[in-house]
Amino acid sequence: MASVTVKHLWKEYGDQVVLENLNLHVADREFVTIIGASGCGKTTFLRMLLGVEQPTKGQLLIDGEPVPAEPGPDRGIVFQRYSLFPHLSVLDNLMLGLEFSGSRWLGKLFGGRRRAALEKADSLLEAIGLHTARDKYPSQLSGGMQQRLSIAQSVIREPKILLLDEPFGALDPGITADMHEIILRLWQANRMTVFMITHDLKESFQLGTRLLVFDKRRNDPHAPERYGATVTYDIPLKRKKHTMPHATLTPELLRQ
Ligand SMILES: Nc1ncnc2c1ncn2[C@@H]1O[C@H](COP(=O)(O)OP(=O)(O)OP(=O)(O)O)[C@@H](O)[C@H]1O
Repeated sequence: MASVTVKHLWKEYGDQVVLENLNLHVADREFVTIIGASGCGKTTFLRMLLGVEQPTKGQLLIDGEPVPAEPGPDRGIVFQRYSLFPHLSVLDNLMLGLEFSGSRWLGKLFGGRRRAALEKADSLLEAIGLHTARDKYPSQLSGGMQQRLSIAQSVIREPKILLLDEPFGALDPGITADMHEIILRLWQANRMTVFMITHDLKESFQLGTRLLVFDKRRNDPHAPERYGATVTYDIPLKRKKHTMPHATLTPELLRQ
């Protein structure tokens, strides 16, 4: 379960108002796509959901509780630029998250727990089509493969909320269709609530169950920092079930 409630939320940096009076309720398992002009506070909103930025005023709640003031395994994030460890293999990049959450102090798992983690990582690699690259290093992968691995890294700990900040913006348009299918399968299989920033309107309609447009309702040309953005359009998207790619990635597979 992961519903998100935003009540009278403001975010300011010094004299700059970035977000003003944001009010929103997002139900569990929605796929929210977010578009808006550059600099209007979309990433700031995701960073507050992640827990690395705090609201200046107002409330940001997950399942009715304030967002913890630090990232946790219940929230995963993927950025436009991959955040992989260059000196670790594909498999070890994936294992790292499981090892740290399973053994906080040693950062290593042993015996049956390590075997279970390895099986889980292998299942996920298979599901995203990277199993044949499990022993390669990030520099040996294409951009699309690196981004698939980043996505796998962010979902392996089964977050309730997945935050995607223009995850496909740097990729060749030819491979985004595959990436869309992977993200939709993971969303279905892992039962997550997704927030995805994109600059591609078509993509926002294709993937989302709901589209939010961030913009300023008022503007002072002499003091552009005086007013912040808010949600100016909140559009339910009726993506029909039959247009969803067939989910071959089952919850059972991810939970092995
Ligand atoms: N840590 C910070 N300190 C001061 N100002 C910041 C900080 N983080 C963001 N800002 C400012 O807040 C505003 C919103 O930034 P943000 O990155 O959220 O915009 P965005 O909508 O995601 O933009 P883009 O689409 O270009 O990525 C920008 O003017 C930015 O300079």
